Amino acid sequence: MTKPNTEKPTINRLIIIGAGGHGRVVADCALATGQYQEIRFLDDCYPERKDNALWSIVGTVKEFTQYLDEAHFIVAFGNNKLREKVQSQLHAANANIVTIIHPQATVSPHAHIGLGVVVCANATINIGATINDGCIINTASTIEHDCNIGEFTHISPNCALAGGITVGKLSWLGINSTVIECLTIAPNTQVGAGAVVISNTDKDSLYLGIPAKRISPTDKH
Ligand SMILES: CC(=O)SCCNC(=O)CCNC(=O)[C@H](O)C(C)(C)COP(=O)(O)OP(=O)(O)OC[C@H]1O[C@@H](n2cnc3c(N)ncnc32)[C@H](O)[C@@H]1OP(=O)(O)O
Repeated sequence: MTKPNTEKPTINRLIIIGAGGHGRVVADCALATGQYQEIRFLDDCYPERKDNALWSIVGTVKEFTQYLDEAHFIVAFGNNKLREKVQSQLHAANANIVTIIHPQATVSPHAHIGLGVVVCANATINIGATINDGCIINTASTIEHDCNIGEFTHISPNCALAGGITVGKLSWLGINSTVIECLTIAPNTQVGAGAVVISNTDKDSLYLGIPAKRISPTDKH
């Protein structure tokens, strides 16, 4: 007698929530992995917009429930707080949230990468680093050994984080910013483009310049 096949079919459909520019980057990364044959977007811009470059926008965010048994999910809003909110809705619904790592990223097998993370092309994540849930590790950024990147933080393109840095959740490190080793970047810190951070930051604050100085409280992201 043949045994019943209890293996679940492989899922090759990815639902990306958030049909902006970052969503397109995530779709491109997902295609590059070779894992997905079908990529669709959900966004509240539907039905006014029906596509995002090569891919269809098929419904609004709350319609994700229609796909729960047949798709993987990733949230691709650049806004950290919105990404956190939608990912926690997916989590509560037991959705199959995935992490997408571009094949041209270099990720140590001794790094830990959480759920709903995207690691873009040419990013490097070194040994002992932890990337917590919902982070964006954008193009060509470097996360050195033993860094800990808090949930729903965005590390923008070309950022360089030296070893042993802790970044609090919901932070946004702007394009081409640099942080020297062993610092603590407090939760919800925003670092402007090109800044060089050489001391710990206060939470909920914006830092600009070289060396980076605290400019103001921020709730912009
Ligand atoms: C794939 C992707 O695209 S990922 C996204 C990557 N994008 C980024 O990293 C963008 C990061 N954003 C920035 O650096 C922005 O300039 C911000 C958020 C820091 C400031 O934006 P805004 O609040 O609109 O500031 P605004 O442009 O009005 O400038 C206010 C002042 O700060 C200064 N300023 C703004 N950004 C910077 C910066 N990065 N470094 C130094 N000074 C700056 C301005 O010159 C201006 O100074 P002034 O008051 O003396 O004239």
